[in-house]
Amino acid sequence: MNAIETTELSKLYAPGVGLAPLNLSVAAGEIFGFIGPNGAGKTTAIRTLMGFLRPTGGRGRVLGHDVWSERVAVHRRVGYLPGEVQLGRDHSARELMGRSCRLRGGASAEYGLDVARRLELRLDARLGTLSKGNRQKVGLTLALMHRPELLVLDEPTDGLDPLVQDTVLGLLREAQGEGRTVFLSSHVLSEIERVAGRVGIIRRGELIRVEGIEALKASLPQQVTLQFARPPSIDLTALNGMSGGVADGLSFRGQWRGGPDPLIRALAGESLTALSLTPSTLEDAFMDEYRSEPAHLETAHVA
Ligand SMILES: Nc1ncnc2c1ncn2[C@@H]1O[C@H](COP(=O)(O)OP(=O)(O)OP(=O)(O)O)[C@@H](O)[C@H]1O
Repeated sequence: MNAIETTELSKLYAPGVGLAPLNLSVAAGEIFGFIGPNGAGKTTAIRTLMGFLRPTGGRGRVLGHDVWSERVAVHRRVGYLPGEVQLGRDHSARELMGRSCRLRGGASAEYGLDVARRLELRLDARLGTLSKGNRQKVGLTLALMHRPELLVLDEPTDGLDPLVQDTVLGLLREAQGEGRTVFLSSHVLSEIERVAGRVGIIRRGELIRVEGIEALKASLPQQVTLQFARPPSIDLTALNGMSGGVADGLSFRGQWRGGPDPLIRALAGESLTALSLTPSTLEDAFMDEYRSEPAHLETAHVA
């Protein structure tokens, strides 16, 4: 059984605004990254999956439960981190953790305390006195502490410093190592790249691409930079495999698709002094998708 399965699941606030019919499967045990620019619909999708928003169409199942009619079961079984962590100002993290354990019939706080220690969370501080990043740590600890079989995390590293971000990614890898599933949204593409096996790109409410990270990267051109001692005798922009080429005096920059061999052969007779080929990152892929505006999306309505 997939951890998440949706069929034409939609949530429209108004015609063309919100989440377009979404067809998505997230397998048990995978880390799935959900990325998209501001306002793309990530939070709407996550809140619909969690049963906090009533779908306007389609169906969704999370751990086998209907996202709307069985949302209580979804809430009980999923470790959820909302985009904006809202917690009572007068309580401490320790109190919230205790309450969460009592609600689970006396569940152990041991792992939660371990998570809190690794995140360097101040357990006894009043939440109202904590910074945004520290409140985020409380939200993460609460989401992770019962080792739920599915974690649904909306921007989990938002507001955290790089060292704590690393710790969080480590915790997510650990969860996966234990066979658990992680669905996370992020703007921070480099972090998705570090933990996720697959990524879904959402834009204007539509899931426009779902791909394995490695396949996504392999489908990208490499950035090529060339330096010459004398002006090249061939038109580099016309090479089969080159795109977006820009010459600047004796330098040239462009994007190269394919292996290095044909490029090196094409340059054999030139006075090449330097060549670099840099693999594209997920950031490049994302920017590529973001820039390319296929006609069907231009006219599409998320209805
Ligand atoms: N309660 C609401 N009522 C009406 N429109 C909304 C509501 N919430 C979100 N929207 C709109 O739905 C679209 C998707 O918003 P959403 O918050 O899901 O995007 P997001 O990808 O999570 O963005 P961000 O990365 O900025 O948090 C946006 O156009 C937003 O303005």
